[in-house]
Amino acid sequence: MKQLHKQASVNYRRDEEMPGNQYSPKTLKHPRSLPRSINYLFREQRLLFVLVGVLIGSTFFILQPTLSRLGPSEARTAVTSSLSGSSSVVQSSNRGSSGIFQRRSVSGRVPADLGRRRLRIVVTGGAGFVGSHLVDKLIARGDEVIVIDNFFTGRKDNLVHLFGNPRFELIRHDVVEPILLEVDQIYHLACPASPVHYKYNPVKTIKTNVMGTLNMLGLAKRVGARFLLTSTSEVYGDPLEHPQKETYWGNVNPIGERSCYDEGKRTAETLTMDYHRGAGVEVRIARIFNTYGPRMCLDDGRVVSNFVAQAIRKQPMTVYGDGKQTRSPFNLGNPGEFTMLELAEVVKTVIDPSASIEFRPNTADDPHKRKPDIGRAKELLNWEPKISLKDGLPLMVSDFRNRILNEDEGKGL
Ligand SMILES: O=c1ccn([C@@H]2O[C@H](COP(=O)(O)OP(=O)(O)O[C@H]3OC[C@@H](O)[C@H](O)[C@H]3O)[C@@H](O)[C@H]2O)c(=O)[nH]1
Repeated sequence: MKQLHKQASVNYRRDEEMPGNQYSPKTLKHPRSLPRSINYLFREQRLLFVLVGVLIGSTFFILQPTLSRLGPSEARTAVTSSLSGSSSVVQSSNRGSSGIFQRRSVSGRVPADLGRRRLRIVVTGGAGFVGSHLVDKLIARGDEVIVIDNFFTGRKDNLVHLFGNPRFELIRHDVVEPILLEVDQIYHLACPASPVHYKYNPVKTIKTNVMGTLNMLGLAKRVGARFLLTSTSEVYGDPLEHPQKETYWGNVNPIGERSCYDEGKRTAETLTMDYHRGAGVEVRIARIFNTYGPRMCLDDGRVVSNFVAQAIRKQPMTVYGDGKQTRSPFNLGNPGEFTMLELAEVVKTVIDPSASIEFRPNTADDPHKRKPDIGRAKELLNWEPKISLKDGLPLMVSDFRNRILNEDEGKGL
């Protein structure tokens, strides 16, 4: 650097020495000409102008740190409001036992006409059942959303109502490959979530969970984005603690048929926390329990969608094993626990009282019980489920009825 500087100043002097340059101050070479410069400075109040210039310059440098402090505090307000906005899908944050809650100031564009800064958010798996509902929420609150999806289980139909919206973009991309995007937040949902789908190609499932999560965390680190991982209640495996608190470490078979998903998500959680501790990335982890609702794939294979589709199609509801295993299949994690047989009864009441049940052998490593302890979500996020199974099922049933009808008419969605 010094060398460069020297070179530059040498060149400058050479230019000045060029013949014919009337400003060529050969005088610079001769120290005895210094008094002439001082005389020049004192003539026509030039010294006064120099002092005024110095004063303006110092004022700027004194004020500058104060101005730059304003930025992050505005960003903090934006982050807090966006946090409360997304609390319905966030179960646990990293404000955990360690007490660590590192917040990086969010950089980016601040449109002058908005109270809350518009965020640019990428949602991986945004064409899926949960992802597309999240995208709707983010668009509705005014953010810019980029969805990336490989359409393994996601469907364009879930997002078609957003096509043409200038704040929405859709990219066909598999998270197993890196991608570079300038974003403020990353919601990482990409991964098949139904046991039927994730067991279909277990190697691909674990790659998605490990390499996909690494790629997205790498992006978060690179662009300074906040990162949310949607994990699963399956990290608890076949739990020995009931109900399950976030502090429970689980009981998971590492070499079973479900391991690609269970252990894949556990590894994804580990990577998330390592990027937080090691690289200062601001992270959230949500452990989502068995979920149902409109836009689920008709062939999703999870219990609620199976029972609903079967009852609508007048087929027997397939209960695996003895049907005594429990889940709490609402929203993020509803502590209202019931057996599969009890669920079948509710489906009967809502859809068709004459619907029958067919018992089938249960799948390997199927967890016997599952019920979230949501004390932490209640306390930290003021979140709790609002929709009971009896109220929630009809919302899904009308969506399924329409699509099954279209499918029967050869217009399968
Ligand atoms: O047709 C069916 C389908 C499933 N079942 C039973 O219903 C229970 C629930 O099974 P599901 O296939 O719906 O899914 P699971 O609850 O095992 O896991 C799911 O929930 C947690 C999510 O995070 C995961 O993405 C998802 O894997 C199991 O005991 C299963 O054996 C039936 O009895 N009949």
